[in-house]
Amino acid sequence: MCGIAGIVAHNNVNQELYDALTVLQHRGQDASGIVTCENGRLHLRKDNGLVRDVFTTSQMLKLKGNMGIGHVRYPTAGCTSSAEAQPFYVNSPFGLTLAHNGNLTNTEALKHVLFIEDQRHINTDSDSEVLLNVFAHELQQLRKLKLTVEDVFTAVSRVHQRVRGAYAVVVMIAGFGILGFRDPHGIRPIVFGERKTDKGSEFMIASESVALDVLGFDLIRDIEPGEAVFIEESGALHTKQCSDFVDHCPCMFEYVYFARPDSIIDDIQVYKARLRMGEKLADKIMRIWPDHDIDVVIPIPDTSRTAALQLANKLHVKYREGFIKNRYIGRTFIMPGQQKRKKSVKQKLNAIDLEFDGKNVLLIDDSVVRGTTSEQIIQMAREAGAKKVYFASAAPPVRYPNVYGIDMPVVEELIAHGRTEDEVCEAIGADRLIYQDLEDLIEAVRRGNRDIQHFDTSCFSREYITGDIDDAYLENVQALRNDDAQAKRNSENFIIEMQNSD
Ligand SMILES: O=P(O)(O)OC[C@H]1O[C@H](OP(=O)(O)OP(=O)(O)O)[C@H](O)[C@@H]1O
Ligand SMILES: NC(=O)CC[C@H](N)C(=O)O
Ligand SMILES: [Mg+2]
Repeated sequence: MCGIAGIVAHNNVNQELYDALTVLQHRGQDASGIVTCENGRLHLRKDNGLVRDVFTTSQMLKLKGNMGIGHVRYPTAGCTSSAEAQPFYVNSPFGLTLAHNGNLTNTEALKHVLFIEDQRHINTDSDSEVLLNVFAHELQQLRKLKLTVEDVFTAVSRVHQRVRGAYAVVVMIAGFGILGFRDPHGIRPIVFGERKTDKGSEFMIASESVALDVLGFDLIRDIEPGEAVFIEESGALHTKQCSDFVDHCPCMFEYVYFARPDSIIDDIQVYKARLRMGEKLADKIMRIWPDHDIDVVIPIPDTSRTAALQLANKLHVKYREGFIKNRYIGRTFIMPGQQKRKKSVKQKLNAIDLEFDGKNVLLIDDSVVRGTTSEQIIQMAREAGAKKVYFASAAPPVRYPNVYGIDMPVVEELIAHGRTEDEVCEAIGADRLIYQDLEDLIEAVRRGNRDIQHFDTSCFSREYITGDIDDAYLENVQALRNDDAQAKRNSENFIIEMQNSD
C-alpha cells in the first residue's frame, strides 16, 4: 500500500513533496523517493528508508523544479532492494518517471511481451517498472515529436487494455506535465486538488486527501476509476475517462486499516466509516451476547481507536486507553518479515496495569491478519492482571490472500485460514472472540457513498474482481512471496540501483 504524490506549482516543489510523503508515510515505510523537473532536466533521489532518513538537506536543495512526483514504498512485488524504490525512470520517450500504488496481476505476461515484442529491458522484479515500460511503449507508438494532452490520454487507454490488477499512478513527463490515473476498478485511492495563488492555480495529486489538506490544497475529487488527469507544467488541468469498461470496486482494507482516519476516499470519510464499524460491532455483541460481563473496552492503538470509541459508547461500557504506543515505532503489519513484526509489537505497545487489574476487558482491533498483534497483546493483558480477556475485530476473519497491493500472499500465515472462529480464539489465547460480519462491514462503509455498488473484499470473501485470479495464480504468488522466499530473494538478488547518488 504505497503512497504517491505529484505537484505542479509556481515555485520549487521539493519541500512540499517531502511534506506530502511524510503525511503518507503510514502507507509505506520501506523506501522513499522524489523526482523533480527543472527546465526539462530531472533530479531524482530515492533509497530504502523513511522519508526523514532518505533525504539530506543537500540532496533536498538539488531537487529543484516546479513540478515533481514522490513515493513511499511498502513492497508487494519484487524485493526490498533500493533498486526497486520509486519513482522509476525511463529515458524514452520524452523522459518519464512513475510512482505506483497497487499491484499488477499480469506482470509476468506483460514482461514477456515487453521483451519479445516491445524490445524493452526490465531490470528489476518490480511490477511498477513493468507498468512504466508499458506506458512508455504506448506513448512511443504514437510516434510524435511533440506530444499533445490527447496523446497522453490515448497512451493511458492502451495501458488499461494491457494491464490487469490495481494501479493508482502518477507519471511525470519531462518538460510537459504530470499525469495521474487509476485502474478501471478504482481499487486503490487517488485524489487531486487545487490551490489558488497570485500566480495562478497549482495542482496536486495524492493517494489520500490528508496530504492535500496539510499542504493547503482544496480537494477537487477522486480520480474516477479508469480516468486520467493531466496537469501541464504551465498549470492547465485536463481530465478524461480513458477506459471503455469501468466497475468501481474500492479496496475495503483502506477503510479498515490502511488509510488515515482524516482522509476522504471515494467520498467516504474514513473516520466516520470506522465509527460505524464500531457501532455495527457493538450491535452484534448486544445481539449475540446480551448478558455480557465486559467491564472496560480497550483499543489496540493506533488504528482501532476510532471504532473502539464508538463501540464502547454504544455498549455503554467504559472506554480506556490501556495500551500506550511508542510513537517512534511504525506500523508493524507493513514491516517485512515475521520476526521483525513480532519484535516490534512488544516495542510498540505497553500496558497500563491498573486498567486491566481484576477486570473483564474487551480488546478491540481493526483487524486480525497474522495474529501477531492479538496473540501478544492478549498475553500482555493477562500479565497486567485482567480477569477475562475478550477480543473483537472490526473486520471479519482474513482468510484469503490479497493480490492488489497488500502483502498477505500466504494463506498459512493468516491465522484465520482453515480455522473456525473458535479455533482462532484458542490460537490467540482469548476467552471470547467476536468478529464483525462482512455484510455489516460493507454497510458501515457504504453508508458514506451508496453509489458504490461493491468493494474489493477478497481477503474476506475470496472474490477477486479482476477475474484473472485462480488457484494456480495464488499458489504461484504464495511460492514467490512467502517470508522465506522473500528473505532469500532479498539477500541473493540484490541489485544496485541505476541512479545512485549521494
Ligand atoms: O494480526 P496482525 O498480523 O498483527 O495484523 C493486524 C494488526 O496490524 C495492524 O497494526 P499496525 O501496528 O500495523 O498499525 P497501527 O498502529 O496503525 O494499528 C492492525 O491495526 C492490527 O493491529
Ligand atoms: N504497496 C504498493 O502499492 C506497492 C507498489 C509495487 N507493487 C511495489 O511493490 O513497489
Ligand atoms: Mg494496529
